[in-house]
Amino acid sequence: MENLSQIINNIVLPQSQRTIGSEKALIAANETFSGSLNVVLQFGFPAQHLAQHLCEQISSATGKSVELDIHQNIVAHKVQAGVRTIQGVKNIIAVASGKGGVGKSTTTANLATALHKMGARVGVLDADLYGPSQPTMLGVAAHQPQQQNGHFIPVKNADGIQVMSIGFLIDPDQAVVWRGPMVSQALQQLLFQSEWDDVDYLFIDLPPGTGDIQLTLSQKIPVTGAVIVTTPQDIALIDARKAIDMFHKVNIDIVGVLENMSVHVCSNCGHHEAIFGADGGKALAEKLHVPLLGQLPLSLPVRVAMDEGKVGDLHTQNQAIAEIYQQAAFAVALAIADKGRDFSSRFPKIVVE
Ligand SMILES: Nc1ncnc2c1ncn2[C@@H]1O[C@H](COP(=O)(O)OP(=O)(O)OP(=O)(O)O)[C@@H](O)[C@H]1O
Repeated sequence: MENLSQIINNIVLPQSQRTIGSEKALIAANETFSGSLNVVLQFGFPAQHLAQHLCEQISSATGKSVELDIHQNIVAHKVQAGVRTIQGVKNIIAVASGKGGVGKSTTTANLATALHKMGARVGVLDADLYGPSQPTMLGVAAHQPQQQNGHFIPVKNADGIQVMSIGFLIDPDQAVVWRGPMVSQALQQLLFQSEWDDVDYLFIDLPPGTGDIQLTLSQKIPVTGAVIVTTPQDIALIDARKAIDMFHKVNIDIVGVLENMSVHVCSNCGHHEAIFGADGGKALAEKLHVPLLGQLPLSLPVRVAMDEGKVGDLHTQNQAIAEIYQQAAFAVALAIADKGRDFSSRFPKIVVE
């Protein structure tokens, strides 16, 4: 058995330097009467998408046919000092961009969908006051959250992603008259007074920019990590850098940069054209020593799926796009799994009067 464990522990997870052993993932490996192997693994991140690969690897390393069960135990990880985590939510991931229109909301909806498909319980909070688009992108625009005992019940989309949006509370046409403190309060209400149902990862789609609203939110909301979205264009990169600086200022880790609209691929001839410049997000990530999560092309199916609220279908029907988002989402989950655990919710809140 020890030998068998060693063989399984040495198997490397795709897209990482990690092994089953380094993740202490092996729970059981038993030979059945028929001579096949029954293997149980448990990871601290969602890993259902690795099932086929791991099954094949274990089978070829042991020479046996394999039945594989993958479990996950996703826990709450550290947030900024002095901010408590939220009931029903283990890890909050802020998605931010310096500049507007670079694809922050698109990235949020797709990372959420990818993590859900990998087996995680996922929520999305749309905090983009001036253009709340998550209800549309996630296909719940015609819904309203129910209220129960003064709490909101997040709307579930077709995949089961829990969605709350500032757009459910206010008319975006009125948003221009909203000031920072009002937005901050509305957002905290959405976050703290919603009945999140055992969410492993809650994505917050922040408004673009690095003004007072973003800063206040980064100080009041328990954020495990931030994803920065940018196009490769210089003007977007300058603003993305400001967003990274802002998160550093409030001690929130950047889990990575996603470069969106990296390249345009002509649907007629397949020619690649770097409309917004080449590799700008990649260079920014290298310069600031933050991981590059991926480079997503400017893609017609992405735009159509977002407009039609069919992000789940995009992932089942467009393998190439789904893979880029899956790899980015997996990198986010791994970065979060590497952070220390959060125990703040185990201690009573001490109020000095
Ligand atoms: N990779 C892509 N390929 C094609 N269209 C895209 C891509 N990324 C985003 N889009 C489209 O570009 C538009 C802007 O994207 P999105 O709303 O995600 O940006 P944003 O950064 O959240 O904007 P803002 O926060 O300023 O409202 C949307 O119509 C979206 O569908």
